Amino acid sequence: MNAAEPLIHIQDFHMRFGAKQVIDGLSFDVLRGETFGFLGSNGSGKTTTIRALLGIYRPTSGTLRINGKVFSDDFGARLGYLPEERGLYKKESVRDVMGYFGRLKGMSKAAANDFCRQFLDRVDLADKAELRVDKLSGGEQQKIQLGVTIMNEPELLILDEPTKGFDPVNRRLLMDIIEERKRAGATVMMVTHQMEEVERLCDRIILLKDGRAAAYGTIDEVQNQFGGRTVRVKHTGTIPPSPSYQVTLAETNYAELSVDDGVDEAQVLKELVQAGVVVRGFTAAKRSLDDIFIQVYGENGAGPAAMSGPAGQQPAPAGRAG
Ligand SMILES: Nc1ncnc2c1ncn2[C@@H]1O[C@H](COP(=O)(O)OP(=O)(O)OP(=O)(O)O)[C@@H](O)[C@H]1O
Repeated sequence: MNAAEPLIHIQDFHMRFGAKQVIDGLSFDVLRGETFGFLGSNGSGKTTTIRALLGIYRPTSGTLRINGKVFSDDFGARLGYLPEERGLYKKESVRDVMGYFGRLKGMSKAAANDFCRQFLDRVDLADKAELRVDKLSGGEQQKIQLGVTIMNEPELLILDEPTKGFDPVNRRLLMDIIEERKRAGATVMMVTHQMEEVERLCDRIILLKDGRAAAYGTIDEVQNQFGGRTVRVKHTGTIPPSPSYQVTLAETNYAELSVDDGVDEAQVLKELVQAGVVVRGFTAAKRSLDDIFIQVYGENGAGPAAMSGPAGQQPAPAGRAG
């Protein structure tokens, strides 16, 4: 297999359940060594796509390949899959469960034990190694499941909402662990609804809408595609409505405004000051992914250039790949 070939290749994928067309001509690639964000609103078909890619669902039509082939067991040991539905053997101890999966993934007993010790230490569960899995909290069980997913250092990680249900401290810890795998050369395809994770980890993204790509490319490319900028304002006083901007986030003393391409940020600042707002901080940046997500999926949402078909739009590999 040519190393320049994408590790995952999906072309003109359709999936129907009865009369319901969930995926309608979806095409995208995941390149070797990149972290790819698979994004979309609830029910847009992300898990369905992953299941079809891994042979759990049979696609209605289309091409779905990993490393140039339909997924089969011979790639199994090189894949770490964290499914949306979590599940471990709950009546066994944490150490036994991790040891069992380690052997299943072809690790020696010593290597699995070493990993287990180091990982539990890292995720602050060292004192729970002998506990039955069902005595752990939901978040703690999820940590173990992520550990099991990465324990044999697979070259491809497919993670379906890996940080779902975690508090901010543990979410950051899990992102650190995923980022380490990425730095070690793993290809990561992850589903997440957390845009801060996407901005931190992902080289390229796809936004799935109506069964196809509403946006696809590097984060910069997607931001450029949607245009506009976000202005972040630290302030005292009330931000008034204005045709120059839309308030997309309003908290006490902090707001984010979405500014159209034709409007100058200095004009926005002037308007705020004239309206009596005390501005203590003012920064302009490209439109946030949160904002883009809301535009695509919000009421009447539609991207500026919703991609009409599978062809063409295959951006060059992202420069930020780690
Ligand atoms: N086996 C199935 N039979 C019938 N419909 C299904 C089946 N699997 C998924 N669907 C439907 O396909 C649609 C997409 O579901 P899917 O779980 O792929 O969405 P998702 O993007 O992963 O959503 P979420 O972000 O909420 O996890 C949903 O409407 C779901 O009801």
